[in-house]
Amino acid sequence: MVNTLRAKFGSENVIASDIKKPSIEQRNTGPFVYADVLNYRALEQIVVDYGIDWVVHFSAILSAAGERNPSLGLNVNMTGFQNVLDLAKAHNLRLLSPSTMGAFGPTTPKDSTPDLTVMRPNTIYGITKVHMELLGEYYREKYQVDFRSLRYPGIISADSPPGGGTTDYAVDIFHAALKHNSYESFLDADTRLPMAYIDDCIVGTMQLLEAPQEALTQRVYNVHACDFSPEELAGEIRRQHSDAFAITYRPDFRQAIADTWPRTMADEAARRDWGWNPVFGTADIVRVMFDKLGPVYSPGLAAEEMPAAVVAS
Ligand SMILES: NC(=O)C1=CN([C@@H]2O[C@H](COP(=O)(O)OP(=O)(O)OC[C@H]3O[C@@H](n4cnc5c(N)ncnc54)[C@H](O)[C@@H]3O)[C@@H](O)[C@H]2O)C=CC1
Ligand SMILES: CC(=O)[C@H](N)C(=O)O
Repeated sequence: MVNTLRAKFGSENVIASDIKKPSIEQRNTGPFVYADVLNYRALEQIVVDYGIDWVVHFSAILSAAGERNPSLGLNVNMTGFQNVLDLAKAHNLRLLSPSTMGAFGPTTPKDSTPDLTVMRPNTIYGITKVHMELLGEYYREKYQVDFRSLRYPGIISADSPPGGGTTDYAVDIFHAALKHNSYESFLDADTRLPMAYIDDCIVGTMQLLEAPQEALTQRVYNVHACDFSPEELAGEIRRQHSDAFAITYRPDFRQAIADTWPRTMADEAARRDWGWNPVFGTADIVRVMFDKLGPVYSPGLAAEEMPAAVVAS
């Protein structure tokens, strides 16, 4: 997302931030600052120092990580978001922060889940994301804060390791296929979930970010690209990569989370209002993941063994 924003708005005009050390690419392509979303004053200093107009707020503790450490999840996802929202109010910022299909819960209709429906999630992650959606809408109504959000499905990317979610299996599986030609899934064979490739996710996020106010008939939008189960993904991996690829199943606590999420989401409003139009289906995702990760696992120094920076003394 940072690269896309920099290509569009100029490298120096996009300030990337995290509490983690950036990749070499992030460091080399434009400004990168340490920013803890729990520290309002420090965030405000960045907004003032750099003359910020728009904030894209991604920081969050994902579903599985949130169940492992609920107080961290509550803190980062609720206090962190409220800090950013208050900053948006105080400095008249446009604020885009993604929500998730994890905002839905066990009593939500699972197929073609609409934008507006029962939302009673039973994970810390889901609860904090519903809080985010409602608070964002409240600030929009009450203070005219330009808050925008979209409920991502599971996002699949070769560029960064998965961050502690329930959909992580759909990234891990490609690394395991290349390393061992086998994978032990922590979700059951037939657990169908909505998914999207990162490029579709970035394009859609940019579209919503740039959409004119008058085009938006709501502030939070479902987005759906494709959906598959572990068994179907393994089948596509066998077709494209290796007949011998083997998958086994050992569901853990993440199964109970996945069981509460939609199988498919209805996203007509996103398509109509700001042009959501994903192009990657399951087979495309498998192809591009192997295209990107294949070279990483080719003979030679494994990617995870390569130093990012070296001190020679
Ligand atoms: N990856 C996915 O499949 C999906 C992601 N999303 C949403 O997209 C956003 C980004 O998700 P990912 O990149 O996958 O998550 P991630 O876990 O990879 O990245 C989250 C980032 O937040 C940062 N962070 C944690 N605590 C922080 C703090 N106190 N201050 C500043 N930064 C902090 C972490 O260092 C990390 O870089 C999140 O809001 C997530 O809810 C929504 C649905 C699906
Ligand atoms: C769908 C998400 O929000 C995320 N990938 C997770 O699994 O927690």
